[in-house]
Amino acid sequence: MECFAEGLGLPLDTFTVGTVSPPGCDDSQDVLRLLHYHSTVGKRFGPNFWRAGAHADFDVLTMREGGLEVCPGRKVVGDFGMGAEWLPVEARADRIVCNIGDQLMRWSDDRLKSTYHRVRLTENSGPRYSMAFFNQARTDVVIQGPNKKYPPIPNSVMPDSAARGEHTTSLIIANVVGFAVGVIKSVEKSDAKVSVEKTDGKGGKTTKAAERRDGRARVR
Ligand SMILES: O=C(O)CCC(=O)C(=O)O
Ligand SMILES: [Fe+2]
Repeated sequence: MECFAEGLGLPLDTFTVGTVSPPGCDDSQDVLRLLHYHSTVGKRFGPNFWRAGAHADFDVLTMREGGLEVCPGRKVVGDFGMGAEWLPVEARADRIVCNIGDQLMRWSDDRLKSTYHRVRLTENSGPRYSMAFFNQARTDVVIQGPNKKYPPIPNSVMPDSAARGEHTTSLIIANVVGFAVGVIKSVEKSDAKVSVEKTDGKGGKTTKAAERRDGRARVR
């Protein structure tokens, strides 16, 4: 956390003081989540089922052991990573994967981008176990970047502040509405391709198969 602060030109303890409660102080919002995804053996799913759909975490930094896919460098609001390049991050016992969350993105005036990630649903695979530690801002910490790009977000100090509402709304848009728009766009794109029909040169339609963007042929 100190490296992030140093890189941003902030006091070194900005994120450590901002996220780690001192002894005896009960204002931590950190979460350790133990996840169990059920086995998919013998079950059938459609193409758009995910163990965890594309999203960015709400926190400052998430640490987990891998086994997911990341889409680095995307902005939170936008095309929502649909059709973008996803990179697998393998689970390895000797590595911890750190994902930047939306709070750190805001705290850095958007210089550090929160990481889109998702977990594939692989058919006929056993259960998946994952352990993620979500490092979050303490309840009374004010989140504002060094260049004051956005108004400060107080946590419990002013829970109804407009900035907090605006930030939450933008996250909901990015994670829910943005996702829905992304799905619609992707369906539109694939439908546009699929509806291309070849003719036999005599006015008749012969082929109703079209190449989809993912390379698989679909025949109607
Ligand atoms: O299962 C995982 O490792 C990812 C879960 C996740 O992204 C989340 O809980 O925010
Ligand atoms: Fe996540």
